[in-house]
Amino acid sequence: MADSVAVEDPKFTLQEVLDTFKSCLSENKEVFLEHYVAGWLGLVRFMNSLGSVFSFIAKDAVNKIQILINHLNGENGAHYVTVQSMVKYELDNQLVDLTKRGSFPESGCRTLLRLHRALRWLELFLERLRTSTEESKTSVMCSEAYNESLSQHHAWIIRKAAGTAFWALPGRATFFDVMNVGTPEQVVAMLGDALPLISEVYQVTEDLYAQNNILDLP
Ligand SMILES: CCCCCCCCCCCCC/C=C/[C@@H](O)[C@H](COP(=O)(O)O)NC(=O)CCCCCCCCCCCCCCC
Repeated sequence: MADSVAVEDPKFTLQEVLDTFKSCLSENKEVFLEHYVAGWLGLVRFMNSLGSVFSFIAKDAVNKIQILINHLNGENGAHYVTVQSMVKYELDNQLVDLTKRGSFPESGCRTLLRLHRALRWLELFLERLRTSTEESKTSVMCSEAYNESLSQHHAWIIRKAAGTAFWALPGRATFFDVMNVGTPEQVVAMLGDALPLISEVYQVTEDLYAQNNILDLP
């Protein structure tokens, strides 16, 4: 994987991004970090194509993606092949701040947890989009999904900024166009195929974090 994050790509299609999440899970349900990160990079590209109001969100996501890429490409990269091996390696070697922020602000575990929580938002948002009608408002779907998930982990000021950005989201028709998947019916079908896969990646990660008691890392 390349060392740094490139966020421009004119030939974007959301299908490819969702396919990347498909390749995340191994046969025995381990999550490949390289594909997880690639999926997130695709999402960030998509978000950048929606306009600069989202750049503060994209920036934070890119920072976190970059931290994970650095782990993958670092000297201990072999331990970062799957999320399972990463969690085991970092916990066994006391490389994670468990109760308050300290020596390991860039642990793979806490960094991935932030993206993992955002994946829940994505799941809820895409499910709303899939079942929406022509009159549905993307800003409403987006903020409902956010309020049910990620917002619980954010300070007031971030919630406020996110809420403001949501109002700048393009309408449903434009949103579907930017996805570059085809007709609205094709988008809906694609979402129907992709959502169970995203849900599964989310659930496997959630269970792993719960088993290791690391769902609240600072
Ligand atoms: C397309 C609309 C995009 C809406 C995105 C909804 C999520 C809103 C998140 C607002 C985050 C604001 C930025 C700051 C976050 C950090 O404080 C916070 C905590 O980090 P820390 O513990 O290191 O301090 N960071 C986070 O929670 C991680 C946020 C990552 C957000 C990534 C969002 C990517 C969205 C991809 C959009 C793709 C849409 C595809 C739809 C077809």
